[in-house]
Amino acid sequence: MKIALIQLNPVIGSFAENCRKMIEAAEDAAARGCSLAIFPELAVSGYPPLDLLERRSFVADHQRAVEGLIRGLPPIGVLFGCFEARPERPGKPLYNSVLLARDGVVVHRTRKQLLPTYDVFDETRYFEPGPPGELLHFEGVTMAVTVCEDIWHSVVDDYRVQPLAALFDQAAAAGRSVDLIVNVSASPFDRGKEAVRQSIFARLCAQYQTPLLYVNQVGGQDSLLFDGNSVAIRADGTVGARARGFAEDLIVFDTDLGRGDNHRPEPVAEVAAVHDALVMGLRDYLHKCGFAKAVLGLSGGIDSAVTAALAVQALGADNVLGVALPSPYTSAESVEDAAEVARRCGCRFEIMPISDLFTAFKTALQPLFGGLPEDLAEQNIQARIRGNLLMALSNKFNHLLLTTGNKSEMAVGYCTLYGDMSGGLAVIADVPKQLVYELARHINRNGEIIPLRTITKAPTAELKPGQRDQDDLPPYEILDAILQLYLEEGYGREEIIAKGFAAAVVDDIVRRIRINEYKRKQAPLGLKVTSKAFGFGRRLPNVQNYRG
Ligand SMILES: Nc1ncnc2c1ncn2[C@@H]1O[C@H](COP(=O)(O)OP(=O)(O)OC[C@H]2O[C@@H]([n+]3cccc(C(=O)O)c3)[C@H](O)[C@@H]2O)[C@@H](O)[C@H]1O
Ligand SMILES: Nc1ncnc2c1ncn2[C@@H]1O[C@H](COP(=O)(O)OP(=O)(O)OP(=O)(O)O)[C@@H](O)[C@H]1O
Ligand SMILES: NC(=O)CC[C@H](N)C(=O)O
Repeated sequence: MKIALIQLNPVIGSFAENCRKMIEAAEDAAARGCSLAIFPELAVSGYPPLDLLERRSFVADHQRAVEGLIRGLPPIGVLFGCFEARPERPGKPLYNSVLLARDGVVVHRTRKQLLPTYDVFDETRYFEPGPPGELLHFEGVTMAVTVCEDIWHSVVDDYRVQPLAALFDQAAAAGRSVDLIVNVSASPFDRGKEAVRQSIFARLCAQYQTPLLYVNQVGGQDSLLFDGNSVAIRADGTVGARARGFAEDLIVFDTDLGRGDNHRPEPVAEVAAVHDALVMGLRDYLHKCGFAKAVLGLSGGIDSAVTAALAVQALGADNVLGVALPSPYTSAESVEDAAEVARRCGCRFEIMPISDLFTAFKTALQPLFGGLPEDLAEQNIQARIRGNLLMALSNKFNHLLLTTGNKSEMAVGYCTLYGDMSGGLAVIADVPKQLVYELARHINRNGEIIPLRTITKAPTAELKPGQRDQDDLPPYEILDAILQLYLEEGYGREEIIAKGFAAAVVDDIVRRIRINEYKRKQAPLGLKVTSKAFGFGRRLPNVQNYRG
């Protein structure tokens, strides 16, 4: 049997458009001789709809869309994710389901049993866990259908519910075998995710000696970046067909031949995947919000240069405006470097000096500041003047302001509220500084887009004479290593010190992370590319005094 694995990029709540694309893709699949087309989890609404699921009108409109979709599909089997009302009480009012539609009728349903409620996932807020599933028999093929998280724990022996194992037990009890494992997913990217998925697929195939079809959503949904990368794995664990990453795609897998389309034959390096994820996330965020153009401050430094290059990739060079805003402390080299970044990226470029405004601010404040020495207050005024001017450009020309802070700075609060934190989307807010450099080298792989001087010079905020990041922060290799252990891997102060880091440095970083929670709560949304990002997958009190 030929089966189409179809990864689409839905807009959450655009039921009509999402269904139109599903019908067109299913027609393509039928034209290519497929008997079955499979779409991702919650394909009709897009994933994750979050509290829209609590709106009665959203649920009713979605139900009408599902009914229209089923009527409009071509005469092949179509397996797709959608939610379903659950009238029984007590319990949550919805199931996260997968339906098989055929000739205008739903002939099978599977409900998600394991509802992820950790990190960025919050499914038990809306959904009731489904009852044990039934095997799906379709045109002589027996399938064990699961929904995303349902297979993530089936390799852990002591997990209380094992949806896949239960389906295999059911098959054994009926004296038949399972021909295919199907997993319908909306699984967001992070830089380690593909390896985790591969190990799950490998163990499942080894355990059950059964091929596995994995169909994943693609596209940016706020901070979550769904990579697609849908795949058909043979029983021996080798790849039979593979879709592209970070783009809509349709691949056909022939279960009899054990092979199909391979749209991504080469492995993709981690930095390339992060790059593609950010480009997709930036593009989708702006376009889905109705913006075509972006503006950003170009300092001549690495963060704004990488952000500009990503924006040009995502939106096209004509749709990106870089602005240099030199203050009295900005070196001539910085302005040259900013101009060079714009020239090499091909984006529009303007220079707006801020020295007069800076003087005007200081003059206005002079009666209150009196003879107090210049300090952080004056430094931050420069960042805020820039933020203000950039927001004025954003308002006047309908450009979204891109915020350029990286994860290392966001972690320790090395950024100014209402200053360089201004903006609508923080493109590299989840990219540690070391990875920003790797991205710059990746962007330059076929030629110098980011000027070499921007990559090699010491990072500086240039808010006071001679300022360098390294005077205020530990070296980025050390900062990033500690942040990785503390934020992503969950190690505490003692454990990090035991790994050989100086206690004073660890304490300082842990303290800075703690006292800057308030700042991150006010930061623009960032694109998630690591296993633990700031934002709604990491919820900490602003006021807390735990020092471990
Ligand atoms: N817990 C809390 N809850 C709510 N608000 C809190 C707070 N603690 C302080 N605040 C308030 O927050 C404000 C202090 O924050 P803020 O005004 O941002 O200023 P602050 O964090 O004190 O200073 C900004 C830092 O970022 C550095 N910087 C700035 C710009 C660019 C770069 C770069 O290289 O990219 C680095 C700069 O050198 C300096 O070290 C004050 O108004 C304070 O009262
Ligand atoms: N002279 C400037 N002209 C335009 N924008 C600036 C200027 N200085 C700072 N910015 C903006 O503020 C952000 C904060 O940059 P800053 O130079 O303070 O440190 P940074 O975090 O090392 O960033 P970068 O590597 O881009 O310089 C910059 O990325 C840029 O968007
Ligand atoms: N939609 C889901 O169930 C996602 C959870 C899953 N563990 C993932 O990230 O892939």
